Amino acid sequence: MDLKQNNNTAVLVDQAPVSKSRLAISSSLPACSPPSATFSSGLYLTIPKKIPTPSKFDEINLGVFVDAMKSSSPRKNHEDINFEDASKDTNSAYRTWVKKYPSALTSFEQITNYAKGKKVALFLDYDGTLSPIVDNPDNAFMSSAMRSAVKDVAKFFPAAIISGRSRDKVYELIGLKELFYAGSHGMDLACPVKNSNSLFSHHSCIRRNYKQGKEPNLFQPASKFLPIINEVFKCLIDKTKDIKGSKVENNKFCLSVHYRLVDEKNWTVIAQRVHDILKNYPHLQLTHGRKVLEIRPIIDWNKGKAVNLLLECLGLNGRDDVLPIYIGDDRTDEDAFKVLRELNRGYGILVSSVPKETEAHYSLKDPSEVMVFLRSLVRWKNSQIALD
Ligand SMILES: O=P(O)(O)OC[C@H]1O[C@H](O[C@H]2O[C@H](CO)[C@@H](O)[C@H](O)[C@H]2O)[C@H](O)[C@@H](O)[C@@H]1O
Repeated sequence: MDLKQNNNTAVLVDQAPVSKSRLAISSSLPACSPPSATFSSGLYLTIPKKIPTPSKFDEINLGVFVDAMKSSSPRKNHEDINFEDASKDTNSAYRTWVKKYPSALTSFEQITNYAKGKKVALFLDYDGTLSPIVDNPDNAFMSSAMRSAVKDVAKFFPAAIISGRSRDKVYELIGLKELFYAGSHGMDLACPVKNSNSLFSHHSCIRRNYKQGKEPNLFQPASKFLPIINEVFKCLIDKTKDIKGSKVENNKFCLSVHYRLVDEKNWTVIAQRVHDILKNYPHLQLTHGRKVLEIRPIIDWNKGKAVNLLLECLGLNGRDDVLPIYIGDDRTDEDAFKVLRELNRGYGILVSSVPKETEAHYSLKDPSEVMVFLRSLVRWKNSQIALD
């Protein structure tokens, strides 16, 4: 992520997924074991033509990469810098930015005017959207007030969670049977059985018992990568165990390498170790999240595609009387915002208290504003029902 000037507004710009060519750092560490999985050319697999070799240019990019790590989860008042002037600049930049991405609360009437007579479908990210960002990912609990707001909203609107976490983990954290769940950035998606469609005849779709007691279709386009993901997980654990504060999380079809609690002077080390492992796995790619490096298969699937598939499963796709609303805070949520914008359908709402370049239409500052927005939707729906 870079800080750049855009229309006189300083915005944070997420960089493209960090391909191997952009982060090829000279290797000092062998991979735990050579890549073991091979893949037939499947529908969703894109295999890079060749594995790039490290070059001087790539070495320079280590600095760029570490800079991106530094700015990947900025704090509202730039506490890291702690200059009063920086804070003033940030506030004025935010005021300019929010004119372009108005608050979904102050624009609530505009949103609901457009929603009148339409079926609203809600898509929610978890970390940073329903739960505040905390140092330890294991402690990212949503408040009971938020849980009840989500439960209430799901009584009126079809609602789905689309998270980078594993589907089981995010279900455990939220614990609401009223929702649909997609984990691993949409690569593990449970859909209702009733609206099976052609996509579900694909081999990526399996049926099995799900915790909710129903038997939804499971769409898992990255299932072939499971062995390789588990192999890399073990390898990452081993190669980062001496880096104090680092944490590797297995999200089933993707992995997270957290560095929020790692001393900044060791960020180069963690970047290098991760790269040294990944350069042996050309089917995996690396992206930046909020103080986290995310590793996932190179397949043509993301949260945006998951939104489309869920809409299809729910029989809501391609309908003018449907208004999808997606709320998220992260780079991976941009894929969903983009889908809504490209289809000219629905609203993306970015949760951010700092200016960021985004494809969203509206903004909310933090999870507490998300909760107010959800509660307002319930009140609005009740008022509509009373009018009918
Ligand atoms: O798509 P999401 O539901 O937003 O998941 C994205 C990642 O979220 C989690 O990490 C982030 O939140 C943690 C808890 O607040 C924080 O400690 C971490 O720094 C953030 O990056 C989760 O742990 C990751 O696995 C998800 O990929």
